Amino acid sequence: MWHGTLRSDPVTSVTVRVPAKVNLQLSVGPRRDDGYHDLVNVFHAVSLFDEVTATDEPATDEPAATGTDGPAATAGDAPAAASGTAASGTAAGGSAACEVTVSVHGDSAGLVPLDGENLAVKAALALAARAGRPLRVHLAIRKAIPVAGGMAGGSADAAAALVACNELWGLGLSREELMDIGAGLGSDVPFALFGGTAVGTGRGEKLTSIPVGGEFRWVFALAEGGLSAAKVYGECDRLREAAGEQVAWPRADEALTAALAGGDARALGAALVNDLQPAALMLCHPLVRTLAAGRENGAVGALVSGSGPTCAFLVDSEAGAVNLASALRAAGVCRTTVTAHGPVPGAMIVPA
Ligand SMILES: C[C@](O)(CO)[C@H](O)COP(=O)(O)OP(=O)(O)OC[C@H]1O[C@@H](n2ccc(N)nc2=O)[C@H](O)[C@@H]1O
Ligand SMILES: Nc1ncnc2c1ncn2[C@@H]1O[C@H](COP(=O)(O)OP(=O)(O)OP(=O)(O)O)[C@@H](O)[C@H]1O
Repeated sequence: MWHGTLRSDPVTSVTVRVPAKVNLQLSVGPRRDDGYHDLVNVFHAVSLFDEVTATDEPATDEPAATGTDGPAATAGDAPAAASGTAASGTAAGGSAACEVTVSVHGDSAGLVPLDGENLAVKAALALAARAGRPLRVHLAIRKAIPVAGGMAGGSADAAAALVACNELWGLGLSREELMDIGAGLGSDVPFALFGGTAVGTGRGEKLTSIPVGGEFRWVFALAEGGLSAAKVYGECDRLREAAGEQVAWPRADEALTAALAGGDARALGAALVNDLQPAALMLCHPLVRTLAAGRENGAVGALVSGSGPTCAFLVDSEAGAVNLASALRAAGVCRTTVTAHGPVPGAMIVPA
């Protein structure tokens, strides 16, 4: 149901900052009839951000100018670079058409689709369909979250686009309503709106907040290429089948919940678990060395982030983060490193 809002000064541009995620526990149950897997998925939002700016401007037929913008706001140390172009996606939303254009900026902009396959474009179109009236928007995405890195970058952009367009178009939908729309776009989208630390059940879209008694510091080792979540889940099924494994129903890990509540990095490091990790390592062997280098250089916890190939290392001090990041780069086991902390809130409007 659309709830309209009255406004005297029309908004012409809204910027939303949205975090990446790491999965602290990713327990994967049996494959369901719809192809998805039931999960116990403990999401943790970290301070590595994309930004999406939604602007009420006419779509042009010409590609947008290639930009020289700096990187999106990030706590990380990835080098800056930029590129961008635009394409339009148009879809019928009920009886009303919506026009969406998109440009992407950042050092991995070239890896992001610029058509109706872009998850932020899909999100804007889904929201316009809900509003049921003709709407238009240009989405400018500043990417810092690695593409196809297992940190839910596309989902983050979809969540940011939902929040930004909801505000730009004055739709007045609640966060819960946006999360419902987001769940139709991808399993990770609702969490990018929810933020903090939360357990996701079902395919990861049913969220419950988890209390956290402190801040955790992370070093992420970004890889050269990407991995497809669908392929990694498929490989996980294949490995389990080959091993004749009886797949158990996933359960919440009490040691992990206690470590989070106590803000205890060492206990959390010992409890980190990712059932997709063997599959990600099978599809991307060099990650074995990356994880080993992290463990040898002071990480109190190490795992593949979600479907990978980003590796996540938990550290217990700021100095530990700096040392580990430089050791990983010196060892040549990653493309670059990013340091971040968590938990942080989900997609938020940046005040004008
Ligand atoms: C690996 C994670 O990132 C962990 O948070 C997510 O489970 C993946 O979330 P996502 O990329 O948003 O995934 P979706 O776009 O919903 O689904 C992509 C594909 O991943 C697989 N998939 C995803 C979620 C899930 N619970 N079971 C699955 O098997 C399915 O093959 C699906 O076709
Ligand atoms: N806005 C977007 N940003 C990045 N990738 C996008 C976007 N929209 C669509 N994609 C496509 O989605 C694919 C997966 O990208 P994404 O960065 O979301 O992966 P991921 O972080 O591994 O996802 P997850 O952790 O949710 O499984 C990319 O290869 C790209 O083709």
